[in-house]
Amino acid sequence: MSALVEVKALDKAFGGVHAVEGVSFSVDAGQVYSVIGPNGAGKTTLFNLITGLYTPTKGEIRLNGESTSDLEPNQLAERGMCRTFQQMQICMNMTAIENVMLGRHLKLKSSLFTTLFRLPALRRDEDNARQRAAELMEYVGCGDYLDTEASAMSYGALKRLEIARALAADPKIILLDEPAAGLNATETAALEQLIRKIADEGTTVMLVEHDMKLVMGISDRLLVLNYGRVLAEGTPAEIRQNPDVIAAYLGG
Ligand SMILES: Nc1ncnc2c1ncn2[C@@H]1O[C@H](COP(=O)(O)OP(=O)(O)OP(=O)(O)O)[C@@H](O)[C@H]1O
Repeated sequence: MSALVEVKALDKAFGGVHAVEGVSFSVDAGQVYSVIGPNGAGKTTLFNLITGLYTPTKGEIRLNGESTSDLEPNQLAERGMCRTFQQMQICMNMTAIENVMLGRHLKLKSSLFTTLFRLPALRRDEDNARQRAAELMEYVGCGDYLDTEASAMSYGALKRLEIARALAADPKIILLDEPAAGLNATETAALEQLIRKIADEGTTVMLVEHDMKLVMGISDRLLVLNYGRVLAEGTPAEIRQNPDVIAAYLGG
């Protein structure tokens, strides 16, 4: 069986800066796969490459065996890859549930014609999307906020809302960029449970995260980046004992 995501000899340079250099790894379906490394190691650049925001300078990315180099982020989302951002992408002047429904728009089959004439097919799609969005909000623990304007929600609730929005397109894989940043210990524990639940139900999860306790507890495998290159790859137990990782993190 081939991997869900396969990255081969990936390079991304910005002028003279090699943000990602010669990176290869693969993620199997059902895994929680984390990318860690110091600030500036290339983690977010790697996510931006995988999700189609950046074009690689060199190398290859495959999703389910298909090369993604010519695909835009929305085409990747159609193929089952969704993400959240370090800087949340929530529309603050919309309600919580409207934000989640936005994440579902890829799945809505209504044509411009049905939209213009408000035909029953559109109403049905909208009703289904709202129903599904409400279920997802319940699932991530935001069930009390359906019609709350996003601007009135706490930071922790907004982070979960963003996950619900990414899940709304029924992804096979969801990429979370620093989901625990800014969360307190209780919120982080709830996030850990949520990620576990998502993975246990069959959605593959990729994480960029600085919270080592969270990452070590939850990941099946980890990729450690340093100055854009792979420093180590393996299970949490392997990574903890890796002398290169220890040296990089403890400063020699
Ligand atoms: N759009 C860009 N233009 C120029 N340089 C960039 C760009 N994006 C990233 N870089 C550089 O590439 C390197 C890797 O950055 P990146 O943001 O991917 O690291 P990171 O591991 O995600 O860091 P952090 O943990 O701080 O988010 C850094 O040296 C950064 O300055």
